[in-house]
Amino acid sequence: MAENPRDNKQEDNERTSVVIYPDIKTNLPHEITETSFGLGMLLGVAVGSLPFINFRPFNLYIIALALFHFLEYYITAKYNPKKVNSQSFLLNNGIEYTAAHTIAILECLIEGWLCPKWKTYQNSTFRKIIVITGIILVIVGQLVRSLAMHTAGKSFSHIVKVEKENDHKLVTNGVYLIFRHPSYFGFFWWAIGTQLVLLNPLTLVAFAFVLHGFFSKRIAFEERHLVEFFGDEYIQYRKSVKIWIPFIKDQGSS
Ligand SMILES: C[S@@+](CC[C@H](N)C(=O)[O-])C[C@H]1O[C@@H](n2cnc3c(N)ncnc32)[C@H](O)[C@@H]1O
Repeated sequence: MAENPRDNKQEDNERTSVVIYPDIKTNLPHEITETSFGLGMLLGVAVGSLPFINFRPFNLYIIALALFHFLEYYITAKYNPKKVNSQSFLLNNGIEYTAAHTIAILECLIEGWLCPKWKTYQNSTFRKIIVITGIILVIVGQLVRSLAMHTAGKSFSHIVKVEKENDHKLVTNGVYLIFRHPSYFGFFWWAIGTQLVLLNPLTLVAFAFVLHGFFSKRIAFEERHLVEFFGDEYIQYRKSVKIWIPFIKDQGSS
């Protein structure tokens, strides 16, 4: 124990810093810097080339993608530092995720080349409405997901917990008052929004099917464990708050 009160304060700060700051072994500074730099570059190129590009929605899609992955890490690091690691960017989000975005980009490029009319929105009110709807969905989806991660804080984890941790509390406030799975709701509509922005009919349908299947299974699995962790408290919460992702079977209303 330090004798000088200033030394005590320093000791306290050091102890707190051990708790607050992310584990450097799983957050290698050079890796985090490289990934952040890459995402920043992508964002910069997409914003900077906006005035020179014919199909601007493509750049908006890249901006949305760069921001999404940056925010995944940033919000985890800020509000859930014990769980943050280099995977928190969610860039290695499974082969299906990488394939989905690669196919979406290919569809956009191929259609732009073979049927450029499909990607011309300036003189089509219908296509303008689709792009604007997409932009709104991307913004709303991102906002709801980021708010969910902020609100859940330490109770949020990118990997579904199958064993309860000591600091895992049931979250029912903020966006969790409106949506039972706000981060999934946000991700679902964000992803649908990106395909509307790209004016991609094929991947729009594919994204809707794949995401619906993915979240149906994930929510059922996650809720089984949440009932184990929080018992009747979660059952009551599940009865009172809806999921709001279309066609997902709601255990709460059955
Ligand atoms: C990727 S987060 C998703 C959270 C939530 N499903 C959502 O969409 O916002 C997954 C973790 O959140 C936890 N979780 C989900 N809903 C929760 C709640 N209402 N309160 C506390 N933890 C929750 C689960 O136990 C799981 O480990």
